[in-house]
Amino acid sequence: MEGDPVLRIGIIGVGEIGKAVVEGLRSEGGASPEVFLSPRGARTAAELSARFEGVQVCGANQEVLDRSEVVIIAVRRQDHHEALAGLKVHDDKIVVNVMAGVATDNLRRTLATGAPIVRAIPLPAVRERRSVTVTCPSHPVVDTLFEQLGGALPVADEDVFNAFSALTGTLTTHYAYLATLTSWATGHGIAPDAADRYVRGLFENVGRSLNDKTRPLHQLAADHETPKGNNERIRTAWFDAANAAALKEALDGLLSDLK
Ligand SMILES: NC(=O)C1=CN([C@@H]2O[C@H](COP(=O)(O)OP(=O)(O)OC[C@H]3O[C@@H](n4cnc5c(N)ncnc54)[C@H](OP(=O)(O)O)[C@@H]3O)[C@@H](O)[C@H]2O)C=CC1
Repeated sequence: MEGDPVLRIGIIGVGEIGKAVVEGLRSEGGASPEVFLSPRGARTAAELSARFEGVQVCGANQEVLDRSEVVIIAVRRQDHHEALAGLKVHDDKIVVNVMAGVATDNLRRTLATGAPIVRAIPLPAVRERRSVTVTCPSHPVVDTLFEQLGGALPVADEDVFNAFSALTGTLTTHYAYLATLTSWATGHGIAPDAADRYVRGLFENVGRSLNDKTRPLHQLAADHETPKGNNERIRTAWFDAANAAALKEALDGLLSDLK
């Protein structure tokens, strides 16, 4: 029945995100479907199948499809033609496309199928069932699957979905920002260990404050800032209008490539 937990799930492309999905499915609690993995990404696939009961490596991508109700396609965008060309996808399957920048129409042409195709953005934290996954369009079976992995956020419009996808492109910039702070600190006589520990601690607290959903983001910023104080000084000196505009321009550029 629609919305029921999936019993057999296939993954074509067992890399970072494919592995995170398997680990999330196998972490404690809830229903645990049988999992069928593609042969490529052989080392990761073998490791997962040795680690978890009910996780098997198939001999070919077609076998993954044939044995599954829901198939997650998680190869890199540039590999998807080679990975998918010639596969037969019956209309009773459900295809979940997690590849950034591969539109549903494009994938439907490649797969030549009438099966439902749902785009999704699972992030590595699905392995701890702590990531909200954007899906497009909403599908009861797929949304139930991602609910199990930390939450589903279905959107109807693929352009809106792409804007969410662009947002996920900002994560490593955030880590690089923290690394820059640390390196600045070590240049000013702070021992690397102390700089690392202190910067992590500062931003772990920022992360925790984000859990307070009663305060909008601009309010959180204002609440952490003394008028004419140090935070206001750095924010206005560095994250000024030009910097904010440059960030939005980079996001616009990414978004147009994702379409
Ligand atoms: N990493 C992330 O946080 C996120 C990634 N995504 C998307 O997920 C997709 C995968 O990303 P990620 O997991 O990081 O990438 P990885 O490079 O870690 O994994 C891709 C996997 O695809 C395998 N592969 C390549 N060709 C084939 C083929 N012909 N048949 C089957 N498998 C094949 C690779 O195998 P081999 O090692 O043998 O080459 C590899 O294991 C991308 O399209 C990305 O946009 C989406 C959301 C988040």
